[in-house]
Amino acid sequence: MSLKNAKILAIDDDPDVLVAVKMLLRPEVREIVTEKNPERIQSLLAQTQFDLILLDMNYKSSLNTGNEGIFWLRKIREINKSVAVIMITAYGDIDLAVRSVKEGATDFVLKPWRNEKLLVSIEEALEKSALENPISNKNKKSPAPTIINSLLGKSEAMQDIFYKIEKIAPTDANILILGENGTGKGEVAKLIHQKSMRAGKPFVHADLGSLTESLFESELFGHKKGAFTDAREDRAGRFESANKGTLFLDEIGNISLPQQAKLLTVLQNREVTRLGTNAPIAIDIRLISATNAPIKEMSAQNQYRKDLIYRLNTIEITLPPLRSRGDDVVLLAEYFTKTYAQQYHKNLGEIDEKAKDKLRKYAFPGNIRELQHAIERAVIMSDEQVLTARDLDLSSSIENPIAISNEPNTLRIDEMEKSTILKAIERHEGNITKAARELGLTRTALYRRLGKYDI
Ligand SMILES: Nc1ncnc2c1ncn2[C@@H]1O[C@H](COP(=O)(O)OP(=O)(O)OP(=O)(O)O)[C@@H](O)[C@H]1O
Repeated sequence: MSLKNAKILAIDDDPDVLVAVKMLLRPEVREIVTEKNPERIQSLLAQTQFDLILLDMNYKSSLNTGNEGIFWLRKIREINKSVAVIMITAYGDIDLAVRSVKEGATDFVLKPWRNEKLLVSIEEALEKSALENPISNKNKKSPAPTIINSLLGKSEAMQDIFYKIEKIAPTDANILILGENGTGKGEVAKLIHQKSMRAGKPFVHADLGSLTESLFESELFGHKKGAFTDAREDRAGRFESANKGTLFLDEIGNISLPQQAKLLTVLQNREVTRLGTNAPIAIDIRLISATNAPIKEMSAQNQYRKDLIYRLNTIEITLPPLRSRGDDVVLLAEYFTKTYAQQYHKNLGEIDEKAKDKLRKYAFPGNIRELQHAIERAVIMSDEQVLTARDLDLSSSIENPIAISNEPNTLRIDEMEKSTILKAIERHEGNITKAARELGLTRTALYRRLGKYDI
């Protein structure tokens, strides 16, 4: 696809940026459409077959973390898997930008950009997308598997999960997914949606862990222009955006008691009221929630509302940690090796036996996400055709005391966690803030663990 023939859509809530893009691209491309409201993406994509989308990562009325951009990227990918997407970020936040590429963006550019550089990025993205999608049938959903859409697992534990998913997906029941960090809760939520009767409708992800107290209501329930200082226009919340589809509430264990009460009211009444209005709007959503927090124990200590848990967990799925999934670790490692070898243009295809043993013996506290990053690093570092144990830098390098012990896993992990916490508190002479920082936990999370271990 040449630049001259390309139809391009630019989405940014800054009108100056849109004017600049329009002036730059109008003489260069077949069509340039600009839009400041990302909520219109769905209808714009339904009207026109765009070849490339320039998508801003930050929207002023929302969080300044770029999550919005990734949210809209996912939305675009749900509708059209092959259109090239270039993310635009003003914050030079490489991590987020890299994440967006992993989530399916073709490339990213930093604001302010140099015009020639932007044109080159657009041309390259169009070429790449033409190579990856030789049959230009962009309305047809591509069946090509990606990391995002494929859930792998041969272990008995995962076969049980797949069976459960097949059974529950077509029902409209609320689902609560439990499991440690990185076990695939988000992936399972997407799969349930894809296999449900709401598959053609929106799948809306809300990360409650990243919402501040003040943003919680406006993000979830929406607001009217002028409802608060930054509310510059009417805006639908995640509940409304998910109407007729699925709403995925991630990190549900991280919300305060007042927030739990607000959420419960919406779920009970099946209607939301945007901030600054008093007109309730009926909502029709399927709710999937996820957490790695022990919410039942929290409810026993009155930190979590039991009535909310009842609403959330009509059906519960608990994802097993990677260390109890047998040889899935090797299966996944092989899959990630091939995927990253392709991505980084390496001639790598296999993992040798010693490396496989190393993977089997390591506990993977960060589960699949940790494995994925370890393999990505190894692939980048390796110049050979086979991945060896030396290439694998497993972060904490504890050669899995769990896997080689006969004691139950949870007991050993609890002991290790308790002793790590005690040592950190001792080192900081009882200063919880400093200990929490060293442990990479929030103060609340550390207090929760102190309660759990009776410290
Ligand atoms: N069965 C699987 N097969 C292939 N990839 C997987 C599988 N499960 C998870 N992944 C990958 O592992 C990473 C972590 O998965 P995901 O984000 O769904 O975990 P999570 O449990 O929601 O994590 P967190 O609790 O931190 O939000 C993702 O990159 C995902 O694509």
